[in-house]
Amino acid sequence: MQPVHVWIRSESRSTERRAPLAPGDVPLLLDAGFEVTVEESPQRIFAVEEYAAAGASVVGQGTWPDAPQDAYVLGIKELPDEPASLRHRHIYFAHAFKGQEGARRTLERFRRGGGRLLDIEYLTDNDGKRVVAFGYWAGYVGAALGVLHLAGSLAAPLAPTARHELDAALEQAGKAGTDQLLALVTGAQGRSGRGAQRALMTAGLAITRWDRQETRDLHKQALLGHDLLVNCVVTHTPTTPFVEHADLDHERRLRVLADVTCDVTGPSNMLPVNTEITTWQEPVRRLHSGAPERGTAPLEVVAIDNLPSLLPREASEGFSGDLTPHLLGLAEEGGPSGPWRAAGRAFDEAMRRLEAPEGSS
Ligand SMILES: NC(=O)c1ccc[n+]([C@@H]2O[C@H](COP(=O)([O-])OP(=O)(O)OC[C@H]3O[C@@H](n4cnc5c(N)ncnc54)[C@H](O)[C@@H]3O)[C@@H](O)[C@H]2O)c1
Repeated sequence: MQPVHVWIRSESRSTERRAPLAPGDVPLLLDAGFEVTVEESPQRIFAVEEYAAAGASVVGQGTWPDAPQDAYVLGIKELPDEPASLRHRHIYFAHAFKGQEGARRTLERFRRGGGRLLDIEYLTDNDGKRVVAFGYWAGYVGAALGVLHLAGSLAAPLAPTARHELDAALEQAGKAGTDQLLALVTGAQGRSGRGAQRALMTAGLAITRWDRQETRDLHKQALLGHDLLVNCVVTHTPTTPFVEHADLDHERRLRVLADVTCDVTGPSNMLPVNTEITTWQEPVRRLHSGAPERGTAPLEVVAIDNLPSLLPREASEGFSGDLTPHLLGLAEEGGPSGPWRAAGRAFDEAMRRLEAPEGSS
């Protein structure tokens, strides 16, 4: 059997420093008989020399269109606009299966070239749960930004940093008084909920942890009695939102919403007081000016939708650690393992929808 060939492409988005596979995990693939190729990339958080030292072959930036036909081309974010036809199997987050902007164009490129898209978001286990995600560090950074803003020490524009630097800033914020504040993490048992708690603990805030059970009968007054809400909930069923417009004029301590979920326009937005993301340039937006005479604080939101990119090394290492066992599953006897088959089915369904005549289901 031909060895499985994984080709790590460079990222086309200039601010994207993350990598889907860290150099430390390359030997695991090589030991299993894989071939690993990595493109040069000046922006990647890991130097290409680290991959070479781990045994990967190095090739020029953006050369994946010429990769051998059987290579799996692995990346994180979108492909560049060219070539117009995609003939390889691509593994990345394409955001192309739910009718998003540009989705049709992406899928048509695959149709033209006969390639396949194995979208990482659709790598799922038998229960339909995602097996690889950037959640933990998203929660960590999202909560950290909320704390730093409360401490008055959040500098904009935001820029990628390292964990030890963020930890030092959080400890400093704690010493400056945020350790007296109350934080609530919703979705506390999930990946990002756990990361959020880690950041809050570093700054010394008191943490209330809510997951499904604790929000079944939503205790609004208790929720509004926290200074910071870090929202890490994933839900697809209509649920009572956590903060609605009617809550804004209520007596409340709540001052900052750190919305890790960033489901700002979705039907399950748990924070409908906000309908827009914020950016690295302007990470904080004011939602309500407050009324001190009525004990109502101003309310602000941080809703950055690419949080893990702010901690590229840790996010890449964590992600790579989760992805590598599944990459090994590409070589399973009898064909790729279950999550890859699930991702393949999602692609096939998206292609069928693309080809279906307008108006048919
Ligand atoms: N902002 C970013 O940069 C970024 C990056 C990565 C992920 N995300 C997003 O963060 C979100 C969380 O991802 P995750 O990996 O932590 O998901 P997860 O599935 O690991 O965790 C979600 C948690 O929400 C809980 N939950 C569901 N409904 C609830 C309810 N009504 N009340 C309380 N808890 C409830 C679940 O039980 C689970 O513990 C996702 O929407 C994901 O897309 C954002």
